[in-house]
Amino acid sequence: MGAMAKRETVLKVTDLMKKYGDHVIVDRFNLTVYSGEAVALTGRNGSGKSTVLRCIIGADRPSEGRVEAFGRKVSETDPAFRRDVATIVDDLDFFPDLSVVEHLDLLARAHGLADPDALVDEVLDEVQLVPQSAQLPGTLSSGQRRRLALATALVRPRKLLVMDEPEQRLDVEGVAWLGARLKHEMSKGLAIVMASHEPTLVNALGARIVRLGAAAEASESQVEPEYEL
Ligand SMILES: Nc1ncnc2c1ncn2[C@@H]1O[C@H](COP(=O)(O)OP(=O)(O)OP(=O)(O)O)[C@@H](O)[C@H]1O
Repeated sequence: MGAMAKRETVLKVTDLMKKYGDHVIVDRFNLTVYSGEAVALTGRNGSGKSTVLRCIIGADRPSEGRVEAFGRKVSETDPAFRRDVATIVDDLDFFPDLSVVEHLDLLARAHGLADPDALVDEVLDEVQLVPQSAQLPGTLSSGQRRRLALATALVRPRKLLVMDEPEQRLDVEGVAWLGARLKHEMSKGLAIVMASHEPTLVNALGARIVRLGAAAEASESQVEPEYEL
């Protein structure tokens, strides 16, 4: 048996309720996520997956309830939160005038990594964007833009990774790579919360499935987390 990272509570969502106007989108949603595990939010279009993810990363505020990461209320302006939590929720927000490699460089430096150049090269190679490293985001294919979005989460520290449909537009090899890459990081303690419509990555990670939109969320808190390393 390899050394197992100590389990800690990474994320705790308590009675999250979100409404827009009078329309209740998410009703009393509870979720606890431990280090080393992956949770996949599933459910139909419009069931509230992205809404929950936005509340988790502090980009949206719950109407009621609490979201805590590492024992603190989430806040996207909290430097500690931003150091620990990497997000891939939208891959359209690139600087139009910064190349692929410049995006990664900027992020690695902003997060104060010791040897940004080596890490950026390594990640570029992993996401197979070496030939595109000097291109601007607007000239990339949609799958390549997705790979750049994934790369932005890999050139920085992270204890919790929050992703909205990460397998979107990735080719078969890309999904397989992502699954193996993340599974390896989970064995070292990374926690993952993602929205997904697609079973390949969910299965590759052995993710715990939490279904939104049905009465499922009310009983979720009673479900024992499963660990599989
Ligand atoms: N700012 C907003 N104002 C009003 N309604 C909103 C707002 N944001 C989201 N909604 C509504 O909330 C519901 C949940 O949206 P959300 O994007 O969370 O769903 P989802 O489960 O991620 O869907 P999909 O599978 O299509 O990605 C939808 O009906 C959406 O129209």
